[in-house]
Amino acid sequence: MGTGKSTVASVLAERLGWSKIDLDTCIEEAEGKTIPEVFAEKGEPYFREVETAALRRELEGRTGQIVATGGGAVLAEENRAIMLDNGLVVALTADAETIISRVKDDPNRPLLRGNAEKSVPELLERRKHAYDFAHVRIDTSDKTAEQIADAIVARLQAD
Ligand SMILES: Nc1ncnc2c1ncn2[C@@H]1O[C@H](COP(=O)(O)OP(=O)(O)OP(=O)(O)O)[C@@H](O)[C@H]1O
Ligand SMILES: O=C(O)C1=C[C@@H](O)[C@@H](O)[C@H](O)C1
Ligand SMILES: [Mg+2]
Repeated sequence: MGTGKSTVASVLAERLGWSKIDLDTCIEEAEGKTIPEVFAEKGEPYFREVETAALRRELEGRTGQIVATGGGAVLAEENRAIMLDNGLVVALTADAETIISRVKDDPNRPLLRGNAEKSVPELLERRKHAYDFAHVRIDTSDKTAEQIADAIVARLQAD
């Protein structure tokens, strides 16, 4: 969460002339609610169900697009399989301090419960191996979105 997936996806899509899909935005449109409203009114298990449905809908059978997932989309084995089967999976990481500085004033991340200083280190500990399955891993802590997009373009061109 807060490692720059949505930001980098926009830069990358523009650079490649590909379309960009943000899974959180897809869920908000499909549900007619914001992400915090979905969590508050329907609960996290429901959110995870619609997240898997959105991932399947937006990835399968498509090419030439960048998909930014939510930070927790990797937690389900089913989701990891959908991602690996449908493209190059890039995990953007960052250290706790960097993530806290990026998300602490953002009210749209319900899992932070309004306390990023406490919640971010806890989430990182719980998820410390959750991103190991990705094809590529990029630490974004000291990089601009443009530098990260450059690294991903280079990797795509090498494939
Ligand atoms: N490389 C970067 N350097 C500095 N700030 C950044 C960078 N990437 C993103 N940000 C900022 O950090 C915040 C979080 O970025 P973003 O929303 O792209 O993260 P995300 O990975 O999509 O988060 P989520 O998992 O919640 O969807 C935004 O305010 C964004 O402007
Ligand atoms: O890290 C997470 O589990 C989340 C990240 C966001 O992108 C949203 O998908 C939601 O707030 C959950
Ligand atoms: Mg995002």
